[in-house]
Amino acid sequence: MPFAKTDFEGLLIFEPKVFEDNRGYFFESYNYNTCKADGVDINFVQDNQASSEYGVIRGLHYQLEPHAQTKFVRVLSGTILDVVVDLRKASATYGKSFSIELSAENKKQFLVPKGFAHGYAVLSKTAEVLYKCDAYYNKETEAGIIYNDPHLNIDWKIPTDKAIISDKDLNQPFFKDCKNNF
Ligand SMILES: Cc1cn([C@H]2C[C@H](O)[C@@H](COP(=O)(O)OP(=O)(O)O[C@H]3O[C@@H](C)C(=O)[C@@H](O)[C@H]3O)O2)c(=O)[nH]c1=O
Repeated sequence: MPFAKTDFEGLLIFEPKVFEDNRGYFFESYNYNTCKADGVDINFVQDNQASSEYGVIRGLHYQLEPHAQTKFVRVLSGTILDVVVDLRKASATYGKSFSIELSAENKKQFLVPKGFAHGYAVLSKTAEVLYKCDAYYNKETEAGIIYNDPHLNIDWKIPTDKAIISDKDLNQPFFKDCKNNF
């Protein structure tokens, strides 16, 4: 499977081979064996799907060890800005963020390893997002970082007055105070 590397260790971008004909298109959105052949040997156990309208920002979220999750993110309809922050203290990119536009049109998928906080902003009228996880949801180890943390200084591409954010996410801690056992 064609995984492209980023400057962040283990953070990969996947672009599927798309077959188009007069009916439409077909592609393998996930294939364990071909992922494994490309060095991505992950046992996904949970799929999550969410629909959101323009301006929604979800995140930044992660689960602490021993319930940390690898996420494999894609967009079924619309366009999002997907954002991650490296929380791995020994990493060369610790404390840095990485953003990528994922859309139903570009069909890109984003492999986010354990040790990253994850979030996204919806840039289209609506967007449906689906992501595979390799560990189950565990409420007790849920953690987060405030989306507008001044140290991270993430450009979510949404004007402040249009941002729609849950109460939970408006009360997340700053990066400097976040829970981190990575
Ligand atoms: C994440 C999750 C939530 N829930 C429940 C809890 C809550 O009542 C409801 C909505 O949860 P949230 O508000 O946390 O949903 P949301 O803000 O969409 O949370 C998600 O954000 C993105 C950015 C991620 O990376 C995910 O890991 C996840 O944290 O769904 C589950 O039952 N299972 C799950 O796996």
